[in-house]
Amino acid sequence: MENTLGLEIIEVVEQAAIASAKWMGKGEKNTADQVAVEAMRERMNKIYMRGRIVIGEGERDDAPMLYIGEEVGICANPNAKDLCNPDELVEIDIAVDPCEGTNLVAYGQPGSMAVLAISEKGGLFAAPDFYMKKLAAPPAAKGKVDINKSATENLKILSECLDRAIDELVVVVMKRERHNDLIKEIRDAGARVQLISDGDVGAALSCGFAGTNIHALMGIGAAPEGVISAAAMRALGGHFQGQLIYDPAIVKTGLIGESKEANIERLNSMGITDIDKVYDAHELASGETVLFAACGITSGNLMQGVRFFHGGARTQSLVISSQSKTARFVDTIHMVEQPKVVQLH
Ligand SMILES: O=C(COP(=O)(O)O)[C@@H](O)[C@H](O)[C@H](O)[C@H](O)COP(=O)(O)O
Ligand SMILES: [Mn+2]
Ligand SMILES: [Mn+2]
Repeated sequence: MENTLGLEIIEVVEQAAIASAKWMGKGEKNTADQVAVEAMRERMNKIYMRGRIVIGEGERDDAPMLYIGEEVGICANPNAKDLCNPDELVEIDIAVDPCEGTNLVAYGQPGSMAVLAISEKGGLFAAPDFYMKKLAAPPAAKGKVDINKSATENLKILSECLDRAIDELVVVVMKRERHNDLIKEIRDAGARVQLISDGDVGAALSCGFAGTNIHALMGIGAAPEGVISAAAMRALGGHFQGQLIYDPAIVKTGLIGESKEANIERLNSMGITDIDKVYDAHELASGETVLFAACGITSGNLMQGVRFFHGGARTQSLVISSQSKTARFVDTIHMVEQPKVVQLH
């Protein structure tokens, strides 16, 4: 699956990031999101593949593009047999977040990125538009930390696995009211907390690489982003666990339906009966081959954001493959018009 697809998907996330970055700092999150969706879809539809979106835009709001179930790629066309070779006709599943951190883009804050994950058909958990409790940690702590344990216990385990004192650990937590107790517990245990307003995919990803000074992600974010994070950590060998959250009283936002009972019914109707199951990265991204790609929109821990110059732009992307066991950082200069100069820095 990987061969040329690995290269093509770099351009998919690059195009989404460039489109969105044009709206950086303009205070218009919906536009920053919409242009990323359009650019991602347009580039995706030029690839010789037969893709199906399993995680996409707005499960509930009838999104017109990159909606769940949409077929993408040249080989999804009815006459695909005349256009594509047998390899390209194999169905693949795709999870996308063309603009992860729309607020971050709109307000010119760090850490936004265009992201996607790809696997064989059935290889990515089709997470409902619910919340997810998440625990991400570096490869050295894989299978040792546990979302069922308290933050205090996990920090002790992390400290042993990473050979660091607890006060040398940094945990990323989303700044939300629901996390007040968690934040207090982490601080009381002696670790330091990095609060983020948005963008927990980037935070999970940062745990996978030593040198980012991020050692764990704890707390509750969105479930679709959880699957994308799991795909990255699966391909990278880091730790990721997720548990669906269906009780509105826990998240305190009311974004997941009126009542716990109605949410349970909705989960059951989607075939999810073990509603409290803890999923690990291999269950959320279970395919034999998992590919993850991201391109910075605004600069973050791992990638610089899009930098425009007259006639072009420069991007930094990351592609992680479970097949070739590579995490490839790609630095690209895009010559959109005939630039007067090809800007290096
Ligand atoms: O920050 C996020 C927003 O994603 P997007 O809408 O694509 O810009 C995600 O990283 C979070 O995982 C998640 O969507 C968020 O925690 C759920 O929203 P909230 O109710 O504000 O916590
Ligand atoms: Mn997102
Ligand atoms: Mn998004």
